[in-house]
Amino acid sequence: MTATPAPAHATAAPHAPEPQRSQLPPFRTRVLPVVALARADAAVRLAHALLEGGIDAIEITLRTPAALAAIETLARQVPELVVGAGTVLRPADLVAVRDAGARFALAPGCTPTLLAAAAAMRLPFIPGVASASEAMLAHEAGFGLLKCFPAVPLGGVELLKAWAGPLPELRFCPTGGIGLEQLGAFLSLPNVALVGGSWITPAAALDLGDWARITTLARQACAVAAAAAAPLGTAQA
Ligand SMILES: O=C(O)C(=O)C[C@H](O)[C@H](O)COP(=O)(O)O
Repeated sequence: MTATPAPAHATAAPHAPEPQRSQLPPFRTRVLPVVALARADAAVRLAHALLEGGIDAIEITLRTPAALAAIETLARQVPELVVGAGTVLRPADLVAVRDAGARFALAPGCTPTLLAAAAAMRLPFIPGVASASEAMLAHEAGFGLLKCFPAVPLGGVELLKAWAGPLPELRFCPTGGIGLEQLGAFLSLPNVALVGGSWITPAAALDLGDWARITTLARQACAVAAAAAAPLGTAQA
């Protein structure tokens, strides 16, 4: 059989019994920039810099007071960028980010309370997991796309390869400690749907408003992602 490259689309595999609760809105990129924005008024410039570099999704972390305003601004003013909310720790955060216009949410971990609240909401949710047991709990709660965090300190590519055997129906978004150098190796894994990280939006570039640098970093990441299409019939829809 001739292997054709899988489309560069982040949604998890159609052949797996994919729980709907993690089903992301459609976007092209398999690289998710993770951003802590100090100022909401930088959000639109940042969004255009990423789009120009080929990235059409973002994770705005709830680590700064500006985060909700930035999500709201992007949802309203740059609908072509799919805006997700990260560092969602409590059920109230889920409600706040949904009301601000986030199209999906992610967490660095998962608690039974957060899983139950997310399961009861329509907002697609990617819980964070750091062990097979946590992945099994999240799957039991209906989530099939999980954030492996912090991916590199936990074992990186080797960890995800090890999980692929016993947990074949799960897909992951490894995040934490990943840079351009490791991106291709992660994206080539059949159980990796997309990769998150802050390396595309360095704090120094954000502070300086160096949008050209961010566009360059986004382009580099997209080039690596395009070259690292997973084997046919594996990770992507
Ligand atoms: O805030 C969250 O919700 C997180 O899960 C943590 C972030 O995703 C990582 O801090 C990004 O990791 P780096 O690419 O190593 O900077």
